[in-house]
Amino acid sequence: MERTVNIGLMGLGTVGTGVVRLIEGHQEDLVHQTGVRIRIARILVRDPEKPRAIRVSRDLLTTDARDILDDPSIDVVVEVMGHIEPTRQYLLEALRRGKHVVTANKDLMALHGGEILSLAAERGCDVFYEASVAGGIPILRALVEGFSSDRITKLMGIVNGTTNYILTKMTREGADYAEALQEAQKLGYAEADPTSDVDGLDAARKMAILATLGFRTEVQLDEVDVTGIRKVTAEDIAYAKKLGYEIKLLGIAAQEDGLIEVSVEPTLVPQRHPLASVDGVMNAVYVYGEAVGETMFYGPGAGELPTATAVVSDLVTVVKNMKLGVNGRGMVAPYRPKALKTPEQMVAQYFLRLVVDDRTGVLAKITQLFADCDISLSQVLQEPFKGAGQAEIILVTHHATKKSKDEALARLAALDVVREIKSCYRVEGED
Ligand SMILES: NC(=O)C1=CN([C@@H]2O[C@H](COP(=O)(O)OP(=O)(O)OC[C@H]3O[C@@H](n4cnc5c(N)ncnc54)[C@H](OP(=O)(O)O)[C@@H]3O)[C@@H](O)[C@H]2O)C=CC1
Ligand SMILES: N[C@@H](CC=O)C(=O)O
Ligand code: NA
Repeated sequence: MERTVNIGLMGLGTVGTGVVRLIEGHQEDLVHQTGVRIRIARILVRDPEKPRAIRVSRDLLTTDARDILDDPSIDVVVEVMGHIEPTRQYLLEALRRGKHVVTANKDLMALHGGEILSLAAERGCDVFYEASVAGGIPILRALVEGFSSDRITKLMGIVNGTTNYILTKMTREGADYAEALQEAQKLGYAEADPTSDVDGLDAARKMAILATLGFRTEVQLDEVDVTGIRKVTAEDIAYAKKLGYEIKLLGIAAQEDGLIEVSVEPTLVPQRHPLASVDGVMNAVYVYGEAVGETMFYGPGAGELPTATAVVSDLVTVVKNMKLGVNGRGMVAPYRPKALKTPEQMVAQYFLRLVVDDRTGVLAKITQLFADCDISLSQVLQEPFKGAGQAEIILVTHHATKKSKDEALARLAALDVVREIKSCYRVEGED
């Protein structure tokens, strides 16, 4: 008879439910692949009386993490409960007791990944966290294994399903922001506190993890420059469309000779670019390697079953490692030195939307201001504005440094003919 591996599941919400469904529904496939039967021995929840989307024996449910941590028959802790504390303490305790860990928790891994991974290495335990970035896309595995022979120079992607769902609904259906957010929550895409989705923090956590693994250097969360989607308006989307772009919340990480920049911000991408057609909850990550060139990974970034596939596949790897007796040996700690790029070293294209006085010489003044800041313009559009005697000017720049762009914004704000700077976004993906 095959051996049984017992797991302690922490969390039975959207992802936890998918994990139970996959382990139960795919048990025979899992046994064939691993030679081991995976058994859910205990499930930690907050409220055991809550109605659940699946039937689980009441005896399996507990509100006491000790029932998992103190049980020597439990080999692996699968954490899909979220939050930083007490989750961090639970996982550290699990590792101290020699239990392997699979987690979907990017908040925790982005902030305390170093601590968790070094304890795991010390204890000879596995820690896998594929579900934490881009849900069902096996992107962490690709970075760590698939590109181990290459040097990655840039990672660019849509890594938050909730905001991509909202922006898609606003772009394609003219939907209202709040309504689209509510739908994403109902579908189980959003975080418990959806402000971390809409303010870009969830994507920033994922970009810190991607950049750390991709560039093999430790990238801290506070090194990611973050702007969310709250200020993106229907007008921004309409003007972007008019100029041939879509607005996406893009994570961008780039490195050149140890100089890195990582950001998350609403970004215009040309409609012909593959990222422009990544809609709804789908995620996509572009990986540029010195040797491989350009590759793109695409798939569902959130939701019950897609996310659960990543969790259960990690579990399969842990079980295979247990059989081979090689747990904790495959991890490579980040080792490359790095420095952050300065604003003089960061170069991008920008889209700006201004409300100006509609009178002779205004456009000339504005284009002169950009020339004075050493920024050349790629597109200029003037449209009537609803206020009498005012016009809107929409500009797309050629590549310019962030420093020049900031200087242009400061000078525009001080210019007598400029009434308001409505928006300024980065533009990516032009040839
Ligand atoms: N939803 C998604 O699409 C994705 C989620 N993730 C990550 O997966 C994790 C789980 O997300 P999701 O399933 O959406 O979250 P849910 O809010 O749907 O579920 C959380 C579960 O954890 C339990 N729980 C939470 N806090 C505690 C606690 N202190 N003690 C005991 N039980 C607790 C809850 O219990 P109870 O049911 O009793 O309330 C619930 O079962 C998060 O880290 C999230 O970031 C990653 C990728 C995609
Ligand atoms: N809230 C997240 C869930 C997956 O990580 C998202 O919307 O992408
Ligand atoms: Na993933």
